[in-house]
Amino acid sequence: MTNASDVTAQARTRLAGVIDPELRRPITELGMLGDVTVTDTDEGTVLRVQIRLTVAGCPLRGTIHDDVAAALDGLDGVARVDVDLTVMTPEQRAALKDQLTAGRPANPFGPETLTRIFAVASGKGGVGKSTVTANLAAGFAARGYSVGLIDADIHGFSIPGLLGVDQAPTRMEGMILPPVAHGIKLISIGMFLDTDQPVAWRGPMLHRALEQFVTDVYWGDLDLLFIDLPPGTGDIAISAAQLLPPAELLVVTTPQHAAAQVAARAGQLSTQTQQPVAGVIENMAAMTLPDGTVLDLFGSGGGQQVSERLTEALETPVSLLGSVPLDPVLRADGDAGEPTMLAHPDSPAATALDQVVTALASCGRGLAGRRLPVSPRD
Ligand SMILES: Nc1ncnc2c1ncn2[C@@H]1O[C@H](COP(=O)(O)OP(=O)(O)OP(=O)(O)O)[C@@H](O)[C@H]1O
Repeated sequence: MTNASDVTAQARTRLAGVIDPELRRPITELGMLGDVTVTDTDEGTVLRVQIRLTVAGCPLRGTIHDDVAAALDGLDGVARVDVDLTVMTPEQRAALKDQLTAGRPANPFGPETLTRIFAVASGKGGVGKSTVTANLAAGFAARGYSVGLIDADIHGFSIPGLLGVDQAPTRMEGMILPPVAHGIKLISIGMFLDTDQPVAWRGPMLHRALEQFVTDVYWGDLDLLFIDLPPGTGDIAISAAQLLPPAELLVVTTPQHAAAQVAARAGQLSTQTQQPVAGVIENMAAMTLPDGTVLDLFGSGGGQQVSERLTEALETPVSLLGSVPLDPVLRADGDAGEPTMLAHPDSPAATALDQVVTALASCGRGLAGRRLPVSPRD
């Protein structure tokens, strides 16, 4: 006969290693583990484990079921494991919400935050800002950082597609649980819109939406948060600066001189918002064809030009963090919902993006554009 308390103890130990895919914490810490029973039957010992889902329509119920079953597979003396998915009671849900929000400020990304925040800006659309953002986030996540991403590009929300997410966020007790893809917690304005309708939101609505992403989304403890801003210097960029005061700007440009001038203007937004500029990323730079020919579709030098103009305007060094070549692999992976950093890490684009990740990881928070809190002595 199997010792029931031994089996139960072993099962609990193993279940402590099962991480909830949305909350990114062990299910045993979240009150998701219900009854664990061991019964001797004709076919042998049956272990029955009750798992309480946060909400009935939990989109990840299949994943949770499979993770629990895999964790309990091969337990000594157990002939069969039954995973019984139930739903938390309103009281259990309220207790979980309290546990998750206890001691956290309403805005977890205020001045005191330990999260490093990058707001990714570009002068104009189509320069690859979202592709770069998704890949940088994936690159950091692959290095073990805890990463969040807010897609605030209202008119061109492309991040869910780039990361292969079509799942809606789960709502629990007024909290929004963001889907997780490639290790990135992701929320997009596109997840809350009817995508067939053109978006005609005005500034205050956009501000409110972004505010909700900051305050109502359960982000947990993030090392890094990326925000994909709409192109240009519009309302959202100002709102992002207000809601996420420690954010640093990353400016994406193509090598084209005309694009660089516009990108430099977007970077100078930092003087208005007092955000530092972490650096410039040039995208769609020259690519080398298999026969050795160099194709510089968008010219060259734009990234360097933006870096110099911002260095001059902000009176502090703003470096060119990297130059990402035109690369059909980057485009194809984006269309397939796979960050190239993960799918083709040796491709020319991924190699350049990895250098940007290294540069950002190794430099501390920048001060360019930030007014220092000093007052003249008497
Ligand atoms: N280095 C690159 N090589 C090849 N294709 C690229 C590269 N960077 C981006 N692309 C492609 O260019 C297109 C535009 O990219 P993306 O949507 O990231 O731009 P964006 O600046 O975010 O645009 P918007 O702000 O208008 O949404 C996409 O099809 C993307 O796959």
